[in-house]
Amino acid sequence: MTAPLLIGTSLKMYFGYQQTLDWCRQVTDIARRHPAVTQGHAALFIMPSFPTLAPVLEMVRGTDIRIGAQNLSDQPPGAWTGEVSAAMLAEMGCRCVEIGHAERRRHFHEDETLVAAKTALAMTHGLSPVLCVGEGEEGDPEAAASECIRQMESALAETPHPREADLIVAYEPHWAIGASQPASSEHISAVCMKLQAYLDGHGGGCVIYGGSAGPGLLSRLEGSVQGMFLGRFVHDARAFEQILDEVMTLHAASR
Ligand SMILES: O=C(CO)COP(=O)(O)O
Repeated sequence: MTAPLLIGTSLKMYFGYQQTLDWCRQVTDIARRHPAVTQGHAALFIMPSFPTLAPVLEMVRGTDIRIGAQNLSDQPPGAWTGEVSAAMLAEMGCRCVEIGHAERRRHFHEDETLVAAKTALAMTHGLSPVLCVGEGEEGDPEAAASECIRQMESALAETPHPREADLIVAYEPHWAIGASQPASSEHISAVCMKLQAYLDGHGGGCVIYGGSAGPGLLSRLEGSVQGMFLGRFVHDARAFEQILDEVMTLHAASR
């Protein structure tokens, strides 16, 4: 059987506490009954805000939905006020963690040294990094792929081999995040296929696309990505279900 498509979402800081629980409940209910998930064609991950991690972990118990944090400290437990350690995330049952998102690079000045330290620490705690890479300005896919490969190499520079957790690379062109529409399908496919080829030759991992992604995009990408990293366009959980419907259609077409 081919590997499941990875369908994940970060809720960023959009929702309140109860709203997050309600949304996660809806998506969990969808996952429990949707054939794309129950038949193993889609694997899901959800990254809600820190205070909701514990109740959401409890909520998804008995499913294979991976829960992850949107950030982690690059330091071991200790005197780091306001930070959250990889050790605590792993202890709670988180299985993945977002690292290097464009918003953290831009607004919180996270540089490549920090991204590499966080990536290594996540891995050593068995947390799959959802490592976000992407070019700043819209341009040609060749240049975008080179820049993303450079960012991946830098991010993985501190990570011991073999890796202790699966690597998920989210290709998110900065200019396509928070936009009215995603990058063009041609651009996404060209870049993601290059990044996937790179990972296949460098310890493995899978490449998913994020940046104004929503229903319909996965079908247009014709198998050139391993999944999607979703944002605003699944705030209505029915959109999440539509994407799982697409996974089923793609699976049926590939048989
Ligand atoms: O950054 C993203 C996912 O983390 C994408 O967000 P949007 O889909 O809302 O642009």
